[in-house]
Amino acid sequence: MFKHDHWVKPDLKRYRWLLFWSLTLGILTFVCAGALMFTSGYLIDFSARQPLFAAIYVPVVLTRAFGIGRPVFQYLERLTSHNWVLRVTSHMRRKLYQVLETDAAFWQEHRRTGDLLSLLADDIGHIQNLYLRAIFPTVVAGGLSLLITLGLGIFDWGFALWILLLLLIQLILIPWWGLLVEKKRKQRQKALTQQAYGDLTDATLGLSDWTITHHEQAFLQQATQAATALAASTHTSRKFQWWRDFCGDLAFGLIPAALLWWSAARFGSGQVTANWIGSFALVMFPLAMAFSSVAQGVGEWPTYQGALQHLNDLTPSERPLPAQLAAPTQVQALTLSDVHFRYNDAAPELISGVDLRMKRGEKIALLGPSGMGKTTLLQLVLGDLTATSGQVLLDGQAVLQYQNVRPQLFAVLDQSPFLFNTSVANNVRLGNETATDAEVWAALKAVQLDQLVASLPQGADTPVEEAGFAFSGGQRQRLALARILLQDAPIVLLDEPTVGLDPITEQALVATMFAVLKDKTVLWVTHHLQGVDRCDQVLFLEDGHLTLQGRPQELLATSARYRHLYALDAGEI
Ligand SMILES: Nc1ncnc2c1ncn2[C@@H]1O[C@H](COP(=O)(O)OP(=O)(O)OP(=O)(O)O)[C@@H](O)[C@H]1O
Repeated sequence: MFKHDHWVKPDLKRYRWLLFWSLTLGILTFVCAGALMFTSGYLIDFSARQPLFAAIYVPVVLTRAFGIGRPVFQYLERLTSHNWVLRVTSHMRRKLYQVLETDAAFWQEHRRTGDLLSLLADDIGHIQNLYLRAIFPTVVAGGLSLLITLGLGIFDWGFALWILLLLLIQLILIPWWGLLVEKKRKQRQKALTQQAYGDLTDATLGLSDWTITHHEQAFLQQATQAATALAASTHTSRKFQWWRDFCGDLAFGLIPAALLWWSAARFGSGQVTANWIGSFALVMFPLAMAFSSVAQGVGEWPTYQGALQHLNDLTPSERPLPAQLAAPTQVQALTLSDVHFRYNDAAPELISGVDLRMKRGEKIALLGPSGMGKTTLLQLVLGDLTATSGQVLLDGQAVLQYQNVRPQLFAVLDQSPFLFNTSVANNVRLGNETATDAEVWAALKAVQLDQLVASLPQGADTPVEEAGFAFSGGQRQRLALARILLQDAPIVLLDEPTVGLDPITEQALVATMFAVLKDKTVLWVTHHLQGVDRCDQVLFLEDGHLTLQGRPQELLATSARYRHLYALDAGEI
């Protein structure tokens, strides 16, 4: 399980001293609990003989000392172990976010959203339990078994080994039996949980489509199928666990009974030594908890194993990136040089030798039939995808060398910008977290949202969702545009930002976009010819090639095809 692991082992090593102290304190807690019962048992028996006060002074002090020691050690143990576990899991979560964030495009393509959600929400939680519920109790119970055997060995080695045998039943046999019975079921539960995450996320993302097509029942059925099977399987597991724990407790009950029998036989004959009988009979009771939690923790092993496997399967894309450069202060030209691209070896070539040079501040509209690869071309420009051959260059340097500083070079506005459930100002400030209020308002004014935002109940501090204030499609795009203004990247990629807007809103948004982005280099993927006359160049991407390329006015004058498409788009024919 841990052979190829690169998630748990490094953290075990990194925080080994915290782990050592939490285990030591855990053992000390139970030692104090056992010793408290031992001295109490002795004290009760001893006091029954009405000894002199001075004689009972030592056991009284010891009882007090162990009575105080137990909660103190327990408190320190909780503090240390939780500190340790929270450090480990927070480090893991950070690592997971970094793995996902650095190659977001790769993960979006290769994993279902629900699958990633289950990693974030579930698997790291399981690893946390692997530490707290399996490793921790097993080591503590193992340490206690050793101490109990050594302690009893002082009196009688033969009997100590018998007790060790009974302890091993609780420590090894019962958990192993539980694991044997539960292994397949737990693996199925893990798979079902993952499936439930995936199904529910898929179903929820397509919720409006289910509703529009009146398939609510099918939605419920698809979304709850895995969850129902999971609930049934969990119920069966619970029943089994009850029986397993019952058998474990019965086996453990044999230990105090054996101790009572043994101490009575050994010490019962003398008036003085009889005091030890109560001590040995009571000592095991508080230790029962340390042993019973082992079976529960180990029983979840297949779940932990699944979670660890799931995390370890998460290897970043094998896409080799060249050495990374710092962002240039200015970008004079974006160049595509004989760019070819296919998604995989079996897929046909989608882009077949595209050459393009965009000068600083130039505006280019990219058009073409659906599915011809316009969005793909934008991803190649961004460096999300690597050209099969040819190069995308920023002032002669490959764009792949700027992946670490991408937000300083590129801003993207697509069809559906996301508004987070926070204030309007915070949503805009995503473009630049250090922007002042004045800069946020200036950006809102530039995109003509200032009056609308000022009229909201709390102005720019109004929560986007909670105030029940829903932005229209055009307003969402304007908010995202304000973000881009704060981001202040030299190159802006627009991927059909006006899709779904009515013609008047569309024209108004296009006018605002070109007004506020006048100093930027803009590559605009659009499905409309309306508004492209604001651009310096219009390109048509068809069958992997740029089939039309030129200034809009020139094309209107020289290309019959362009005139035909223009008339079609304007609804004139
Ligand atoms: N990750 C992928 N793996 C394989 N094929 C893909 C992938 N992404 C897109 N494609 C395919 O590549 C082709 C081009 O897709 P792309 O989205 O770039 O086209 P587009 O011109 O932007 O289309 P539209 O105008 O409809 O948005 C499509 O046939 C699409 O199915």
